[in-house]
Amino acid sequence: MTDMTDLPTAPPLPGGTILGYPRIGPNRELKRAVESFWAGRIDAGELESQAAALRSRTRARLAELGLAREGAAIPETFSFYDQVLDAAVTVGALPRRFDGLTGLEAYFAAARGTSGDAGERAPLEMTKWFDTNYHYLVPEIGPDTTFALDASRLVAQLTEAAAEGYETRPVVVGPVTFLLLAKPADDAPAGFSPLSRLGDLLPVYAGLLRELREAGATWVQLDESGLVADHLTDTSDVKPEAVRAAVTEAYRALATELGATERPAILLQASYGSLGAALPVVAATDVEAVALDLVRGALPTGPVAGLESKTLVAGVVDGRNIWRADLAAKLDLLDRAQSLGAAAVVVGTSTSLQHVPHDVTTEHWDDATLDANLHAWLAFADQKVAEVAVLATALTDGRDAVADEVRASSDAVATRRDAAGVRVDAVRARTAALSRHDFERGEHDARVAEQATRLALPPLPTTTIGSFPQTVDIRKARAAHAKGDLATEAYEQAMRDEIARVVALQEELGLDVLVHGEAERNDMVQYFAELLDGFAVTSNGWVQSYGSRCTRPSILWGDVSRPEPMTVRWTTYAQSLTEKPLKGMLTGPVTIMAWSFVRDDVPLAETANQLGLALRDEIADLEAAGIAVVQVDEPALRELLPLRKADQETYLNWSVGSFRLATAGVRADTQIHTHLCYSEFGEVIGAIDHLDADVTSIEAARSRMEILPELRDEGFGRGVGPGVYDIHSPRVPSTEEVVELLELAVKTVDPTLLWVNPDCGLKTRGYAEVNPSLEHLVAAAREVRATL
Ligand SMILES: CN1c2c(nc(N)[nH]c2=O)NC[C@@H]1CNc1ccc(C(=O)N[C@@H](CCC(=O)N[C@@H](CCC(=O)N[C@@H](CCC(=O)O)C(=O)O)C(=O)O)C(=O)O)cc1
Ligand SMILES: N[C@@H](CCS)C(=O)O
Ligand SMILES: [Zn+2]
Repeated sequence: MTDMTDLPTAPPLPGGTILGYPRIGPNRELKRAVESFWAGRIDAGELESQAAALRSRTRARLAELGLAREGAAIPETFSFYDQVLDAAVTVGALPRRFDGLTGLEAYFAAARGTSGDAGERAPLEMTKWFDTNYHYLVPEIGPDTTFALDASRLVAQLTEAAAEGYETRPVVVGPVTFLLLAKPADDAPAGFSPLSRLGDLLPVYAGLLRELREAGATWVQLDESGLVADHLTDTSDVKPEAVRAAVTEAYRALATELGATERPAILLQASYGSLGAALPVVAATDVEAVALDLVRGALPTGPVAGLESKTLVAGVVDGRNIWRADLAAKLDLLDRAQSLGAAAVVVGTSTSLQHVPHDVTTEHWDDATLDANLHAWLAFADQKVAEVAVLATALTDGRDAVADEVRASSDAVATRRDAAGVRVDAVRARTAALSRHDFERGEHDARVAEQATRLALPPLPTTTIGSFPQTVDIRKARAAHAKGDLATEAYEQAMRDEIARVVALQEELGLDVLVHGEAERNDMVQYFAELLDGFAVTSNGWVQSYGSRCTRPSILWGDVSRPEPMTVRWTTYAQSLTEKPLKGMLTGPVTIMAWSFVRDDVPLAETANQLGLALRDEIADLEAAGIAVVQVDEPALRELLPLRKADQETYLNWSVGSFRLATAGVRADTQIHTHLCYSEFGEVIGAIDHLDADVTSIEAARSRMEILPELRDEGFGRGVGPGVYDIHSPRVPSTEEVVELLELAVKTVDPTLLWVNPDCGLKTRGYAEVNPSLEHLVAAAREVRATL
């Protein structure tokens, strides 16, 4: 064992660093490797070697872009699936049901569950990471959870980097945030808070820091972003004072009691917002550096006691968006950051760069007029690393040393401001002319009566959420069409054939309100972005959404309008094949914004209204074409809810307003549905009610209808379809299971309001699971219907 007193003390962090980097690979190499491993096409050794090669290319790329090879400027943020799962494995806190599994087998079992011969094990729950479209796996912590250190992966990566000549910085979710993000294990007593286990967890983190130090780490980054979110730090189970006390306790154990020679220097990261009242507490600890988000978070005013002995990593380069930085403005912000009184200021990103694609230079936009401009306006991860390096040079060598780069960035900002399409007078005139009346539908009871007459549905009507499986054939046809190998007419015929199959299947299954199945959509946001003015889409701008799943967030750069109808021909074709009502299917304004990179030069509320108007026109066209039911999906309504309570009312006003603007133009006998998933919605029931939709479908199966008592207690008097089929799992629910959930539902809410549907769309599932599951869903609805 190394005598740790012989190790050199931590060097200062170099002038620029990033808090994390995309790990999926510039061409989604990790996605392909992991999915090949799951499919049995490659073994664990091959997966490990492909992952190591990707890490190696990442380090080389970061050095090439200007991060120092020494001084721990380069973070190690590789993950096979998720950083919170990585932390759970590192501290040995996987739930008991994964006992007996080891290594990658245990890791992927926790991420995806197991079934059949491998044994029935539910995966960890997945939920949104702060207010982003990234999903993490939720640790389950109870009074009896045991913790045991496994630092092997972090140590191996450090050693791997050292062998290549890099001194890198391991990154781990910090102990307080790990417990704040966890949920109480199923067998925990009521009122149990995972944070109460901090005292047992800290020795494991202390052991981790010792091992990392022994393995040569000079710095470690502990992600304590949990401290910026009120929904984690001010809940019925946890109070803000308790969280602040936990920070003091944790960093007394890790920073004060572990001497500087026993551990790496600690960089405490707080991304996604302001630390607020936790800032003085963090500053009073003995960590060596603090990373603040100065994009979403405000710059604290005046000196902060305790920072005088610390390095401040000033997060001035936006890790959440893709706009090229205005370097002059960033330099001004860095100047102001000096006033906080830190011992040193280092340039950083506001968050990990995991939320942005790899490299804008690999993009080739079709639209020649936009192409050159857009390239110049954008910075993906690699361009952001270069921005950090330029700003760091300015800090050390003065602004003159980077005058050319600053001028180029100012020019880009100016061309973006003045470019055609960024401000369209006709669009602005329409939003400026909106009045209260445009956001109001007619009286609710009258609507219910007219819709009942027009639709003539049975009690407990059955429906699905919209998408049917995106089969390999569908994706292949779309890829061939994009490459020019399949003519547009042939591609569209293939999609019509798929729609006809899906409609026939639903008739056979006996569903009451049908859908067209969304075969023609590559993604529920990108599809609309491709058809609306004001957006650009990328060909390779992939961002990890969860595990191996990725999306290509669209780029909303200008004023939004709808040149022509977007869904009408597909929907009316589907409706022409059936006598049953067929739901038109649209993505709502908030979700389109949440899952795109939005412009930062107009208020979000203006963009939301522009989208609301485009969708309003689409709904008018669907209605005129005879469509009687239209669903406007808003799964991201909760996701964009600001992390601080003080900011929530303003958000809810414009977000709910944009949905109402989209939907309020319809006739009383046109039924508006909405759909929500991927979050817990208890906090926003009032807002869901204000959407004024006629029917709301909502994820509920995995939580066994947890939302229904809350809806009842809030007096929710609208149609509601609590999900009865958990589509995130390959499991086929039995008729009895669905009956059980429905019986629970009819006991909790007025049965005349109830609809029967899955939790969400079926696009990620296969027909082998979907067919029997929907059969059981329809059978269960009929059975319970007979008892009413
Ligand atoms: C509902 N969800 C969504 C979120 N955000 C979105 N923007 N969209 C969503 O649907 N956030 C919350 C959740 C997150 N859930 C998911 C679920 C599933 C995926 C997913 O499956 N992603 C796919 C990519 C989907 C896509 O864009 N498909 C395109 C392109 C397909 C492709 O990769 N083509 C290949 C070639 C095709 C072939 O030969 O097989 C290629 O380009 O190399 C399409 O269908 O046209 C994924 O693969 O990760 C994401 C989020
Ligand atoms: N209509 C969409 C909603 C997903 S949240 C679907 O069914 O996939
Ligand atoms: Zn959904």
